[in-house]
Amino acid sequence: MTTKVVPGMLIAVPDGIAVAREAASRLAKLILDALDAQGQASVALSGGGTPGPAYALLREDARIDWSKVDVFFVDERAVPPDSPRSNFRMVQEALLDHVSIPPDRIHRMRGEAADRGAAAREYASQIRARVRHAETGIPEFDVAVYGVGDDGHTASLFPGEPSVDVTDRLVIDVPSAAKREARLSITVPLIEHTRAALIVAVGKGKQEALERIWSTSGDVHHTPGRVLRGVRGSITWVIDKAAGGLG
Ligand SMILES: O=C1O[C@H](COP(=O)(O)O)[C@@H](O)[C@H](O)[C@H]1O
Repeated sequence: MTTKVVPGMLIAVPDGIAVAREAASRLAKLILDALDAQGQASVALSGGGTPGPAYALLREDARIDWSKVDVFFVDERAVPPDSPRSNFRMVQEALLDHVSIPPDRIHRMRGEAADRGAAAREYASQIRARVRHAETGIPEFDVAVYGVGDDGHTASLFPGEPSVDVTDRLVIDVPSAAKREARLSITVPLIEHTRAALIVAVGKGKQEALERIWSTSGDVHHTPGRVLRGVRGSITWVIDKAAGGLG
């Protein structure tokens, strides 16, 4: 029998619309808390389909002074920024185009770069330069939104791939595989150094992956989302009932 322990706080709401509302309101509070405490905030955002509606609601929150927020990305596909598959484009259309954020506060991953290794190194340098470092010497995002793929991936750390073992770099080039394009992704040390992680999941397709992540035993190579268990700061899961297997 597998034992399940959800690390952090679990909020299960009826459906995707409620997830968007709950995630937007919690994200706003986490950003406002960081702004209150430090006068600025670093925020790393995931792409995919799930968090877009929450980002679109977040833009309506007039309390956030975006001129003091640095926005980073958790991962990016090897596509130009105007591609419909670009995580940057999704975040831009849902949020960044609608708030007053200076361009130099938006830190896009250059997924389209011919030399993705160089793009990964440049991105790591940007993070090192702009994000406060923890006592370990590793930068620590104030807030990060993570997603979970149906296959158990998070960021662009995919099952059966060695990217989950990388500890000597903050950002890596993830080579293409059978069913997907190459990516750039932050790595486990950076994920673990998150002060407040908000994890969103919607739909029955996520149920099995969440079960594997929440199980007290399991392998990060099979289920890379298990690395989220190692987040040093707070963890909040905002999911719908279908993802949680609750109806
Ligand atoms: O490919 C990706 O997938 C994950 C999960 O996305 P979802 O739409 O299934 O929730 C996402 O977190 C990541 O940023 C994205 O590149």
